Amino acid sequence: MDEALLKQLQPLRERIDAIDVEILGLLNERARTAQHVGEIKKDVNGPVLRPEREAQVIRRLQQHNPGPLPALAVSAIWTEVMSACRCLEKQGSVAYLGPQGTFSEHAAFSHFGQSVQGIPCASIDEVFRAVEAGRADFGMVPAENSTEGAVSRTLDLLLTTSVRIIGERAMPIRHHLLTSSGTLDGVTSVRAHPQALAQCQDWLTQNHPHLARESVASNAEAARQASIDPTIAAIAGEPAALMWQLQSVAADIQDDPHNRTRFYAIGRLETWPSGSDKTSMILAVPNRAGAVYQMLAPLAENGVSMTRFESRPARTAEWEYFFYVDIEGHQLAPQVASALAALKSQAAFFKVLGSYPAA
Ligand SMILES: O=C(O)C(=O)C[C@]1(C(=O)O)C=C[C@@H](O)C=C1
Repeated sequence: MDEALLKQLQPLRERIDAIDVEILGLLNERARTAQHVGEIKKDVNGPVLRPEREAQVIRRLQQHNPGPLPALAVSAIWTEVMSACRCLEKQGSVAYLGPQGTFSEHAAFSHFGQSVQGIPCASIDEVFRAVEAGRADFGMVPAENSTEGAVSRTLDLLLTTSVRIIGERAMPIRHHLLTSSGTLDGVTSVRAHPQALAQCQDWLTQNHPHLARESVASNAEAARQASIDPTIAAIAGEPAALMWQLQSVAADIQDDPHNRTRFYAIGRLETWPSGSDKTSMILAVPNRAGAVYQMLAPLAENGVSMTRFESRPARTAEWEYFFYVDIEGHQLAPQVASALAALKSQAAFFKVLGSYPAA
């Protein structure tokens, strides 16, 4: 940089340095206050993470934000601030579908912040097991993709395990075609998780119909393989490309440019109302005409909006389908509580998976 420019920037940079010292002082004061909160919680054996409180802190700041910082930046900054404060109270851990470099890992740290300890798992089953057994405090699991629909393994495990949904996070999913050289010279196959192959199938058919498509356990695993074998290309996102030092042959190859995956944060705690919440549940009804319509009537009667309705074959002799229903509102809110009581009295099977702050 030339002298004249540096001279012009110098007073501004000095101002930034002074502001940073002020912010640091305030952040440490905040951290000491959170430690104090932590001591009180310890006395009553209360959980350190309070998802509803963290959602309220971020929403309140977004409302007060005069700019120019965008709302998303406010949310990202305070997620990290609270992650660091929370970990002074107690370092929590989050299990996710690994290896390192997966979208699940990215979602986990975006949600809980970088101060949490990550526990990569080999499967979604293992994430649920780790949370249920207390080997991890929290988990992050994919719930649905805007192109591919529900992640059925997650739905099944929500039914059969005791874990609670404590939060949700939607992440844009951008897939890139990656190799170690940045070209397709000598490449004979493209590997990825089956969902990623499905999300890029039109692009692959149009652009590289001769590449053999091969499924592997995760995109990050495909990236790892591509990093050691020049005949393999991987479909994966930015984190995996960085992790395995791969070059992009083509960027953003997902067929749907708005491709998004919604993740559930799971844990063993109940969340209190935050002011803007969702409740997830599973229902089953006997197989007779009008049963599903009747099952849902209490929602309309209590003015409760449904945001998701998904069915899954039951694979038990008793009923044919389980219905996964998400609604607006917290289970402790009077209208929701009244709708849930009516649903429970009518349904052949009823399980609330949790209430949690809406993303
Ligand atoms: O308010 C609390 O309960 C705190 O522990 C403080 C704090 C924060 O840093 O603001 C930290 C962790 C909780 O998840 C919620 C908020």
